[in-house]
Amino acid sequence: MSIQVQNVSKMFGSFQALNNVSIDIESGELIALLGPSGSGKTTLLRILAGLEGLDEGAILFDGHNITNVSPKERKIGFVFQHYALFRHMTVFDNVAYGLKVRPRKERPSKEEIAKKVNDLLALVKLENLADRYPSQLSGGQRQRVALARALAVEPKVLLLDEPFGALDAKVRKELRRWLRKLHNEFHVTSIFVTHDQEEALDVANRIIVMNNGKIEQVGTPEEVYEQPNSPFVYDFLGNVNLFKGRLHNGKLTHGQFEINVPTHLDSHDDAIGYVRPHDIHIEKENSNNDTVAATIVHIHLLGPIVQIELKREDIDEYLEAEVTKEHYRELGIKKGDVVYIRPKQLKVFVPEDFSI
Ligand SMILES: Nc1ncnc2c1ncn2[C@@H]1O[C@H](COP(=O)(O)OP(=O)(O)OP(=O)(O)O)[C@@H](O)[C@H]1O
Repeated sequence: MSIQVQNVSKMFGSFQALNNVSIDIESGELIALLGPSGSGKTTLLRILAGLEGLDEGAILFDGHNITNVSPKERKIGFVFQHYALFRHMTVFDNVAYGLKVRPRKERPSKEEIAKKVNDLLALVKLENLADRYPSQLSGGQRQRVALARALAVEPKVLLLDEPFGALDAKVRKELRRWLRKLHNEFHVTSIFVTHDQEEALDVANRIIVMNNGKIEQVGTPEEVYEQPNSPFVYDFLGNVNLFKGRLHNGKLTHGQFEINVPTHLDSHDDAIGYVRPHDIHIEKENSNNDTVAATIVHIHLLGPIVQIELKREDIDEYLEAEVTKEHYRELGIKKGDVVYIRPKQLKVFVPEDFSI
C-alpha cells in the first residue's frame, strides 16, 4: 500500500513536534525514519498508526484520505522497542492472537491459523520454541516473535518503532537480516524508526532524515550518505572533516591553503567545506599548493579500512582520513610522519544552510 503524508503538523502544547511534513512512500518500500532524539520520528509513526491525532494535514493510504480512520481499521502491524508480547501466552499463541480475536465471520479456521503460525515461526526459525513463554526467550528471539505476530494478520503497513533498540550490537545485526528477509518475502510497506545511522543505511531502501520536526532529506542510502543536502545530514550520517575558510572565485581559502570548489558558488567570508574521511587523499610529498600539511597522530589498523588521525600543521585542528589497507601499505606511512592531504571531494555550505 502506498502512503502519502501531506503537510502534517503537530503541536504538543506550545512545542512543535512536526512542522509541515510531507512524504510519498510507494507500495512495498522499506523506509527508515532516521533522526536524533526528539526529532519527531515516533510522533510521525504514531500519527500513521492513528494512535496520535494531527493538527494540520492529511494521511492517505493508496490515495484514500484515512486521517480520521480508527487505528483498527487502518490494518497496521506494529512492533515496538520493548517486546510487547503477552507474557502469559506461549510463542504460538502470541503469534496466533491477532487471528484468533477476529470476529467469527473473518476468523480463519483453527487449522488455517495453526498452519499460518507454524509457517511464520519457521520463517523466523523459531518453530522449535512454539511452546515456550516470552520469559524463556532471549531478547532477539522475542523480537522475532513480535515480527511474526505483526505479520500474522497480513497488515497493509508495518510500523516498527526502534524495534532493535534494546538489544546488543550482534543481535541487532541479526535482526536487521530478519527484517530484510521478511520484507523480501511479504513486500509489506514498512517504516522503521531508528536513530542508528548504520542500521538505516544497512536496511532501508530509502531513508527519511528528520531534524526538529522537519524533513531534512529523503533519498536512497547512497544519496543521503554521498550527497547530503545540508550540514545536519553530513554530520548525522557518518564522520566528516570540516574545512573552514573564505569562499572566493571558485576557491575555498584558509591561510596558505586553497581548495578548488567544484560548483560555482557566490563568494562568502564564512564558508565550510565538508569532506568525508574516505575523500581525504594522502601524499607523502607536497606536489601542489592545494594540499595541507598534517602530522599523523594515530593509526587505527583494525579491519580492511585504515583510519588515520591527523593534526593540521597550519591550525590547531584534527582530521580523519580513511584508506584501504593496501593503499596504506603502498604509502608506507607511520605515526609522527608529516604528510600532505587534499580533499578529493567536498561540499561547501555557508551559514544560511545551517538550520538552528
Ligand atoms: N504526548 C506528548 N506530550 C508532550 N510532548 C510530547 C509528547 N510526545 C512527544 N512529545 C515531544 O515531541 C518531541 C518529539 O518526540 P518524538 O517521540 O516524536 O521524537 P523521536 O524523534 O521519536 O525521539 P526518540 O528517538 O527519543 O524516541 C519530543 O521533544 C517530545 O518530548
